[in-house]
Amino acid sequence: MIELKKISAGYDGVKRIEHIDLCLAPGSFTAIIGPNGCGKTTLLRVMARLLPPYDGEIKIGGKPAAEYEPKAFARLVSILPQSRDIPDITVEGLAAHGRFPYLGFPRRLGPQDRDAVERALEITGAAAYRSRYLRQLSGGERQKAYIAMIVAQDAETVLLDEPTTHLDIGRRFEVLELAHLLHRAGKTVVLVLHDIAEALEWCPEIVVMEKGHIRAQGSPETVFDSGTLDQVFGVRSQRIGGHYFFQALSSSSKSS
Ligand SMILES: Nc1ncnc2c1ncn2[C@@H]1O[C@H](COP(=O)(O)OP(=O)(O)OP(=O)(O)O)[C@@H](O)[C@H]1O
Repeated sequence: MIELKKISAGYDGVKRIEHIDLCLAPGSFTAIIGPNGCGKTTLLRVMARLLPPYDGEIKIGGKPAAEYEPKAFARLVSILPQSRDIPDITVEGLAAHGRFPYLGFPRRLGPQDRDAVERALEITGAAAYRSRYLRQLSGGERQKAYIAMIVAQDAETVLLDEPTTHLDIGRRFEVLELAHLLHRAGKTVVLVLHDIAEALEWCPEIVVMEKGHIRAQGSPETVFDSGTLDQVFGVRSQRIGGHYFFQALSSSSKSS
């Protein structure tokens, strides 16, 4: 269980998220959506302990997140950041990095770690190009290599920041399937997504952010029926069958 109470955080003393109360139940699967710049990444970074909050508290398993030593924390929470370096490393080497929280010094993989890396490479499909360097891969292939690292890390909670952005529709579905696979394996999964329809159709829990605050949260149906999405994104929405459609408001309908 991850609990955030009255969290505010930001950069250079400027609050970019405020009054955030959020509870992620073990095994839940949540999409965080909201317009550009509303604070989704900031919230994820706070949860991953990459950004210390100005106020409020975060508890994991009932204990303040700050009290976990780094390796123990990395076994509890993993994050796939939105922007990443491209280290001079092979796919297999990257996946092995996922095991570092389990290793002592010197970092030498044991049989259990090697099994975890193999499984991660197979599950993600990255095994097909395991010996290639990250710089030699397409964006989609590289994304799967990073997800292989996250799978190998085997943390209880997995935070994925815009894992589908820049991918074609087939690759997007593959990444979402992988997120579901982690969920079925009992992980708590949180994704930041830009495609609202994708979020509503794939994720049973939705958190809508606007201007640093949580505006709505609940099931896709509850959030959709509340009309919040139209207001927050400035769109007109429709649900047909189990599918959601969004249309830009024309300037005339905006002013009416
Ligand atoms: N490193 C930083 N230093 C200063 N300000 C930042 C930094 N990172 C983000 N911000 C600001 O914080 C606010 C929230 O940014 P954040 O990246 O959390 O939004 P987001 O909802 O994830 O946006 P997007 O959908 O565009 O990725 C924005 O106004 C942004 O300009």
